[in-house]
Amino acid sequence: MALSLLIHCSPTVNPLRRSPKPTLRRVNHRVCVASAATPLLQVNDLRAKIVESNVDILHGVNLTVNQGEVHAIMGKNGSGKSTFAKVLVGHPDYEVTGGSVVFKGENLLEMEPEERSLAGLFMSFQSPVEIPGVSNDLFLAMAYNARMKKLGREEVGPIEFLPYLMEKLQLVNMKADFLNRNVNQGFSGGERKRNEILQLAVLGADLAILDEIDSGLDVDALRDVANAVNRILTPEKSLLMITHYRRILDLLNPTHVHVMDKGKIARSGDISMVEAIEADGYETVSALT
Ligand SMILES: Nc1ncnc2c1ncn2[C@@H]1O[C@H](COP(=O)(O)OP(=O)(O)OP(=O)(O)O)[C@@H](O)[C@H]1O
Repeated sequence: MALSLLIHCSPTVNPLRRSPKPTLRRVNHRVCVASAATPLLQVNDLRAKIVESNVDILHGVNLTVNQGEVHAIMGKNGSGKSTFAKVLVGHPDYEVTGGSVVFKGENLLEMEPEERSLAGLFMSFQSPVEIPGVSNDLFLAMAYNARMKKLGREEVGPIEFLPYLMEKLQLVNMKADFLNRNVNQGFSGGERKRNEILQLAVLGADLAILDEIDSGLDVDALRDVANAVNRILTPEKSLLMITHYRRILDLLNPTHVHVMDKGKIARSGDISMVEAIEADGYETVSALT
């Protein structure tokens, strides 16, 4: 994975934008600071194709995510969920052919992947890649310091970084041995997923996109990962997760659930929609649209 996709820094400040007065609201036991005026992410009629084959995959996705909300996207295999997530972070395999995406008031589609990350987007991929020859701790330190540099702050040395890193390691319930190993090399599927959450904990994000973070996790690992995500989430942070399973939804309490079908969000609702999906499958839910 390109380092640039992982580097993230705090929100860039647009002096031309007046910040709306925040209001407090409660979402699934979490008190959220909500901006009534500006959604965190506003996706309108987003269309995209695969660059190599020219095949259209996204056929007009609409989605609004506000600060502090937890959104889950479900849907049949091949319905376009991962493509949507990858288009949001600027994956080079896809070309946007229509629509708009506004993130924190800025045109996300005009930003390079690194800028999206710096603007506060983080994505954990369905299949996190290995980075041979780069140890996990070095990688995290480099990514963290790149963020500091972009923020105009002083970079931190190993003595300062290590306690910060150990605290995050504890949050994810990972053993310190993983820090000396090359990024994801030889990691089991579950260890890779945990490592993604460690990266999120170290780098932070205003909107974290987790693509099937629950796949391949045993019950204990799933609980650890969900607990870590819950601790990372603050009232200002938002989460967009892609999943096929209810277990993680019960742990992360989504405020919104969406079903994607044929490259569009076909239906949106709350957690109760998951019961209908589990009982009757996606056909029934799609038929309601
Ligand atoms: N880079 C690519 N090259 C070729 N086909 C692709 C590429 N990316 C996506 N596709 C195709 O686009 C469709 C949507 O894929 P996507 O991975 O977005 O689905 P998904 O909803 O995430 O599926 P799943 O639930 O199985 O993970 C699939 O038919 C897939 O084969």
